[in-house]
Amino acid sequence: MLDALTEGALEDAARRREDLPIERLEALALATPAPRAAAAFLGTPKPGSDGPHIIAEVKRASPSKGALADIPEPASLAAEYAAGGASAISVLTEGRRFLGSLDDLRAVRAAVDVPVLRKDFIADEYQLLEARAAGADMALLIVAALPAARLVELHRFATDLGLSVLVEVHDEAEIDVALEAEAGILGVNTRDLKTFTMHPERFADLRARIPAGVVAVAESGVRTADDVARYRRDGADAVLVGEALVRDGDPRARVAEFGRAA
Ligand SMILES: O=P(O)(O)OC[C@@H](O)[C@@H](O)c1c[nH]c2ccccc12
Repeated sequence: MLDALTEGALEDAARRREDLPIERLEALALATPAPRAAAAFLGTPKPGSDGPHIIAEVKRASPSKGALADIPEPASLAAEYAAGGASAISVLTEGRRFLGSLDDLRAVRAAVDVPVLRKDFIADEYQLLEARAAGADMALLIVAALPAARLVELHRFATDLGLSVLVEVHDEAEIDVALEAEAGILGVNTRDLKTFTMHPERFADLRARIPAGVVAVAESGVRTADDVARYRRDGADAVLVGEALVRDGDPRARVAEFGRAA
């Protein structure tokens, strides 16, 4: 599934590249304002709160759950998240299974002032330039989706562009690869990519392996404030939440509640 998603994302990027050659995209990327320093921000405790930073996700659908929410206006959802105190907004831009787009990212960027993450299956420099040109401050790189040497290259390329990188891992071996790439933000995805089953206890197991000074993000499977509090007690600096927020009638209140959970 991960390979298919990555292949599809690369195909879609190659198609966009026919209309916008990399030289022109690069010029656009370098003309956008400098990205926000997301790692330093997420690594600093929130003033006046023991809760974790919340990274709130704009997610219409997923391969494991199918349709989650229509989200006709990603900008207004993101504005609700920000009003609830979200520290960053994650925007799924993958089009085939998550039904997102770069337009969603641009709309969200225009609507909020907090750091914005491009969540996609990134395996090419072109996609990182797209992220930057669309105003993203952060980009996702998934260790399991890339050869280790490629991860190092893409991490460096993104960093040189001024992007912060959320490096996603699932086990100890992947943490070692991420640290080799000098990851400053590590996301532990507690959803098993092969079976889609949830293993929230994996966050605590892997947290011990993440050195001080590297931001630790717990990803996936949050339904309630108790779930957030558990990740927080297990040492999460930030918690990334998608489904529970897009399905909630009051996402602003839910983000605020999650941001206090400790
Ligand atoms: O909807 P959830 O269970 O709160 O999960 C959010 C997020 O962790 C999940 O969307 C995610 C984690 N890693 C990814 C990589 C690609 C696409 C999506 C993801």
